[in-house]
Amino acid sequence: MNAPRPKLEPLERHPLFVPYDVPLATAAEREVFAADVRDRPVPDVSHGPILYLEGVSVSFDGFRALNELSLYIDDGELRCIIGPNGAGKTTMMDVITGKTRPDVGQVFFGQTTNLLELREAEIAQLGIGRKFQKPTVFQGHSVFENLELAMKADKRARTSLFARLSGEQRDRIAEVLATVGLLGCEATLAGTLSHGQKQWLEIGMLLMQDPRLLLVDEPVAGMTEQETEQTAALLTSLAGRHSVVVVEHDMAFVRSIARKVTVLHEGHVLAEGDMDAIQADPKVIEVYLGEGA
Ligand SMILES: Nc1ncnc2c1ncn2[C@@H]1O[C@H](COP(=O)(O)OP(=O)(O)OP(=O)(O)O)[C@@H](O)[C@H]1O
Repeated sequence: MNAPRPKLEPLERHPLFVPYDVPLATAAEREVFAADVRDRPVPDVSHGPILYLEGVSVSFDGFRALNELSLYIDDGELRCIIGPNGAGKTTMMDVITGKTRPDVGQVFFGQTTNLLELREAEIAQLGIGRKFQKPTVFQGHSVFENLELAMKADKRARTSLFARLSGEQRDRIAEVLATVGLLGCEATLAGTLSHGQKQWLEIGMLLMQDPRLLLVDEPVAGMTEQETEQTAALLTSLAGRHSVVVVEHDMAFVRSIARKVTVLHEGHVLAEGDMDAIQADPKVIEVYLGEGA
């Protein structure tokens, strides 16, 4: 308990960090976080989908990583995206989050927000969160502090780590701890968590910003069987309040969580449907499942 604390990692190195552009932390501003999440523009989902990709193509040196890709994710849906190596899954996530710009096509969040007009940070602030495969928690901070940092990495919060938390912010952290199964681990240094717990903590860090859409890249790679089952339960529980897009190679895991699966191949949708239909589809068997996945 009294062991010396490891040196703190610079906040600026964390992918969630958005540099503050104003001096920080007046008492009144401590309440800003919750208000900002509430006041964020709400995507128009009156037609069902929260995410529209239409005719999206991306070329790298003449090679088409995405080839007229069209994909629709319904509000509150949990969708799994599978596909062989090089199918374009990562490029698709990069296009949604603004990291890669398509040559042609349209990408809308709800019916009216054109993501191609926005920068990466602006897209994140709309409530689109991305979890990369490798966990990127602050190893030298406690679980609680990681969640606190994630809340405050939102530049609209305009507070520093050591500004006092409001009751509402503490409640939010407790709620997220319960959701990701880390209640009781608040004081544990993130660096000492198991691989699975680190992944859950990072999902919790995304949840601190209450995303409408969560993009999750290979969440169960390297997890034990029990951790995989807990992750399936976690992601399933998030659907509804959040829309969740999971890219995953582990077929048993996909079967355990997916209602609808999209198979990407050579930059476009090869097949879409429930897992039984996908696994029986001869095109899918030929290009993907036939490879022994
Ligand atoms: N920056 C880049 N420059 C050149 N080629 C790229 C670049 N990014 C991706 N590619 C190529 O585009 C294709 C699609 O890659 P992408 O990473 O999107 O596929 P993926 O489905 O995520 O594959 P994996 O399952 O292996 O992660 C691949 O052939 C890849 O080599």
